[in-house]
Amino acid sequence: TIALQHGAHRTGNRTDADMARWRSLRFGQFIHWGLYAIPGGEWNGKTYNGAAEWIRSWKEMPHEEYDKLYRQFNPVNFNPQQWAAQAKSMGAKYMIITTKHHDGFCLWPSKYSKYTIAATPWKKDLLGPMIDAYNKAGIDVHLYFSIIDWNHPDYRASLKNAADSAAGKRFQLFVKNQLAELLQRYPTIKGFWFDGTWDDSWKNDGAFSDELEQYLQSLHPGLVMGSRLRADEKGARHFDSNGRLMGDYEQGWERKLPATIEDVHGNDWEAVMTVPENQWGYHAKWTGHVKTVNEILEMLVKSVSLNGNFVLNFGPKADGTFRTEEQQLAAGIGQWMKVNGEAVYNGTYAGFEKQDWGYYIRKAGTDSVYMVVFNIPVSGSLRVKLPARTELTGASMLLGNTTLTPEWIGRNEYFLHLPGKTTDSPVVILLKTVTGENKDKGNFEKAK
Ligand SMILES: Cc1ccc([C@@H]2N[C@@H](C)[C@@H](O)[C@H]2O)cc1
Repeated sequence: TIALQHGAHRTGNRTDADMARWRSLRFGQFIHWGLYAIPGGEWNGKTYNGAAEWIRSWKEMPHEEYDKLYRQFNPVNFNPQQWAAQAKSMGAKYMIITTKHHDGFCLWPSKYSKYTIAATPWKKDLLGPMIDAYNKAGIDVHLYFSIIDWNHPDYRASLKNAADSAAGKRFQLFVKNQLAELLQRYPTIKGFWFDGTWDDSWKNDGAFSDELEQYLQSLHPGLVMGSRLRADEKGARHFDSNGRLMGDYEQGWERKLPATIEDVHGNDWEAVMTVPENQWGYHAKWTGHVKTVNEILEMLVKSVSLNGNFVLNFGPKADGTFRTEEQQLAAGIGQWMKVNGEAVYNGTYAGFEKQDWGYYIRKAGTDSVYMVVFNIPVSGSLRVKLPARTELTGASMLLGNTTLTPEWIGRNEYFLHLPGKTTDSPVVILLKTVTGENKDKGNFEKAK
């Protein structure tokens, strides 16, 4: 291994209570909200086909036009209690809010910038009421913070000369001050979700990102921060030059999921997902595929089955309301979570061989293993293959608490016969298993 000062400082996952809490929540809501919701992907009668929150970079949108939008930001229909109630009914246990996206506009009245909510007709802090409402609803809040800041005069993508280096130093102090300010103003938040850390100016100063992470932990012990903040002193990101994960969880799964348990290398990880193919901020015209409730449920369940968290993104309109599609998704997901959420919360990789009908999820540290069935075979029979020395002693469908009698087919294999072959939402079955010596000798003897 290479001697590194600013690489990973820990091998293996964090084992403290704050990280265990993050891990147990499993299902989060991302919210991308800011000035980009005003144009909503359209400008002067033309439609921007990129991600709506990047419209300032569109050649058809003059920077000075975008930089005047704050004068009309006035979310008169913003109702944080309603936002939190929607997230709660959806079954989200944490929320990540964009405090400042790449455009540099701050949703809170930062004392380190003029480009904030204080300069808008709305004037008032948006983050405080949001964090209070979500916390009151029993939902943790994490703060998204973009290092890239297109508005700040000292932001440099790369440092080419002494003047750039001086600006870069001023900018690093600005970042440090804003983050400390956010922790001071919002002490109940549980973590930062960093973005915009790919430019050379950041990548080439691994020492700063390492010191920043340690500084934030010193201000707020237990803070959960993903792998995207850091670079090591050789410019390696997410994984240091020895291949070890930096930060508290792998944060690279954006609009994609790992395929197998091997893909996550035993690390904690989180996937963040858009409803349309690639829109985070509000876009008036969604094009391409819009995900359905069942597609999102499968991504959530697959993530948990592979020991990860899944975060679904919402992009509120400029007035503070949510579009119909997102309201309907939240309701549909919530309906399923009300009956089956126990298979998601505290869910972990079961250690069973993946079967075609869907996913196994083990309730952390227990013998309770859930089957979440997305593909019912035409036979209606689900093959349940257990690890060696494990016996299936019972099974019940969560919906209606229907008992299923396992049919033992030799060794460690059983069939479960579903009462019907059709369903319009995933079926969850709770397995009761016993392993090792405390099991019924009878079956085991037969299984030899
Ligand atoms: C190439 C690229 C840069 C930044 C992003 C940002 N990360 C997401 C979480 C959104 O904030 C998006 O704007 C996405 C793709």
